[in-house]
Amino acid sequence: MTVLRKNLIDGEWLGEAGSRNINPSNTNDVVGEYASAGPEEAKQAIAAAKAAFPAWSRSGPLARHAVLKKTSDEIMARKDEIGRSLAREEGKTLAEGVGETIRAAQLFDFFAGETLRLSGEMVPSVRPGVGVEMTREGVGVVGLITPWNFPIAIPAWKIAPALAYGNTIVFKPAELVPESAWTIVDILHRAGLPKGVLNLVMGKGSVVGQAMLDSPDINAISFTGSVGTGKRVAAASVEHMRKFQLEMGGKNPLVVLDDADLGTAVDCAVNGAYFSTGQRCTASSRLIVTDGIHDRFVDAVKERLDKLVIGDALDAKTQIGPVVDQTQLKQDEDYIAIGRQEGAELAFGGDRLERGTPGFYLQPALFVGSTNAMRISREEIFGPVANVIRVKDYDEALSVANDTPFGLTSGICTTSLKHATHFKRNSEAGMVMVNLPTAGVDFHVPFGGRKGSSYGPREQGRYAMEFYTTVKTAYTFAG
Ligand SMILES: NC(=O)C1=CN([C@@H]2O[C@H](COP(=O)(O)OP(=O)(O)OC[C@H]3O[C@@H](n4cnc5c(N)ncnc54)[C@H](OP(=O)(O)O)[C@@H]3O)[C@@H](O)[C@H]2O)C=CC1
Ligand SMILES: O=C(O)CCC(=O)C(=O)O
Repeated sequence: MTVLRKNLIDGEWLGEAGSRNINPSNTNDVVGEYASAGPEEAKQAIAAAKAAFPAWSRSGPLARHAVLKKTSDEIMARKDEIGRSLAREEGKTLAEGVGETIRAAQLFDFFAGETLRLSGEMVPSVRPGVGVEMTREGVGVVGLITPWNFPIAIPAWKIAPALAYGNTIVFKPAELVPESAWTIVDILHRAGLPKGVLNLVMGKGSVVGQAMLDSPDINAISFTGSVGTGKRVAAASVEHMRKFQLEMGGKNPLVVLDDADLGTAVDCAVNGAYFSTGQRCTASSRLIVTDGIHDRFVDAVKERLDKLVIGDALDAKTQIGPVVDQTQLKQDEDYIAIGRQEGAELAFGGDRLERGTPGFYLQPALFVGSTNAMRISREEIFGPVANVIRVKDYDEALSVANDTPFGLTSGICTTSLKHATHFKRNSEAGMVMVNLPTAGVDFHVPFGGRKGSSYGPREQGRYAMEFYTTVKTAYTFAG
C-alpha cells in the first residue's frame, strides 16, 4: 500500500492525491502518491513564508545551526534507506543514490557551520565621528525550483544556505522525483523549523512553478533545469525586479592529449559521459581527442563500455541505471538518430535494452567521426550519449572545447604541466578538471558556469552567501 505524501504549507501537511511516482527501472512499481499543489496552494505557501520571514531572519545562529545539524545527522544516519529510495525514483544506481544522500548530509553540515561564521565589517567613515557597518541580511522569501537529476543534493544545496542566511522558502521539486524532496522537508520540519519557514509545493512546473514566477512576494528564485525554463525564470524575475540564479545546461568538453595516461583518460571519459546515465549537467558529452591517441582511446572506451553492467538501479551489480522516463529516452534516441543523419559514425551502443523488468534501458552510445558543428556537439542531450571529435593538437583542442554556447565544466587529460596550466587559464568554463572527470564535484566549493550555462552568483561553498544575502551599509554618528 502506498502512503500519500502531502505538501507542507505553514507547518501543516495538506493536499489530496494528485500524482504518482514511477520507478524507471520497473514501470510496474509505483514508488508513492503525492499531493499536487495548484496556484492557490502556491499563494498560501508564499504568504506563509512571507509571514515567517521577520522572526526567522532575526533568529540567532544557534537556532539555525541546531536545525541544520540535526538534519545532517538524520540524513547521514538514514543514508542507505534514503539512497535506495532515491535510486528507485530516479534510476541512478544504489552507489550513486547513497553517495548523493551523503553529499546532502555534508551540505547541511557545511551550512550549519556557516551559521556560526557569519560576519560583517566595520570601518571609519570619511566623516569624523561617524562609523560605518556592513552586514548581510537574508533576502526574504526565496523560491527554489529543482530538477529531477539530483533529487536530494540540489534541494540540499539550495535549502541549506537559504536557511542558514535567514531566508524563508517555497520549494518546488521536479514532479518526477517527489519522494526525496518530501523526505528532506519532513526531516527539516521534525528538526524544529518554525511554521512557514520552509514550505513544500509539489506539482507541475507549468502550474505551481509558474505561480511562483508570477508572484510579487517572492524576493529571489534559485533555479536548476533546462535552458528554456531558465529563460522564463529570468524574464519573470526581471519583471518583478527580483534576484535570480540559474543553473542550466552544459556541453562539457573532455580534452584527451597524446601524452595522456590512457587508463586515466578512459576512466574520466566513461565516468564523466555515462555514469548517472549521462544525466548530469556536468557530463562530458564532447570527447576532444588528438590524432596520436585517438584510435587507442576509442578502442579502449568501447572495450570498457562493453563491460558495463546496465540494469535495474536497485541491483547492487548495476553500473548504469535506466534513463529517467519515456520523454528523456525519446530525446536520447532522437539525438542518436540526428547524429547518424549528420554523418557521425555510431561506434558503440545506442540500442534499447530489454531487462527483466519494464524500464527505460538504453545502451551507452559513442559516436566517432563527428565535428563540433553537428547538433550532437552543440545541443544538450542529457543521456548516455557522447561523441568523439578528432583534432590535430592542443591548440585545436582548446579552440574546439571553447567553441560552444555553454560553459559549465571542462576537463583535460594530459601529463604535461604546461598544457594543464594553459588549459586551466584559458578554458571558458566555470569549473575545470585536470585528469579528473568533468562531473562529480565537491560540496564545499563554488559550483557554476559561464555563458549559457549559468546566470547569477555561484552556488555552494561560502560563495552561496552572495545569492542568499543582501548587504546593508549602516552609518552611525555617535557624537
Ligand atoms: N542543468 C541541469 O541540471 C538539468 C538540465 N535539464 C535539461 O532540461 C531538459 C528537460 O528537462 P525538464 O525536466 O523538462 O526541465 P525543466 O526545466 O522543465 O524542469 C526543471 C524544473 O523547472 C520546473 N518547471 C517547468 N516549467 C516551469 C515553469 N513554467 N515555471 C516554473 N518552473 C517550471 C520543473 O517542474 P516539473 O518538472 O515538475 O514540471 C522542474 O521542477 C533535459 O533533457 C536536460 O537537457 C534537466 C534537468 C536538470
Ligand atoms: O556533477 C555533479 O557533481 C553535479 C551535477 C549537477 O549538479 C547537475 O547535473 O545538475
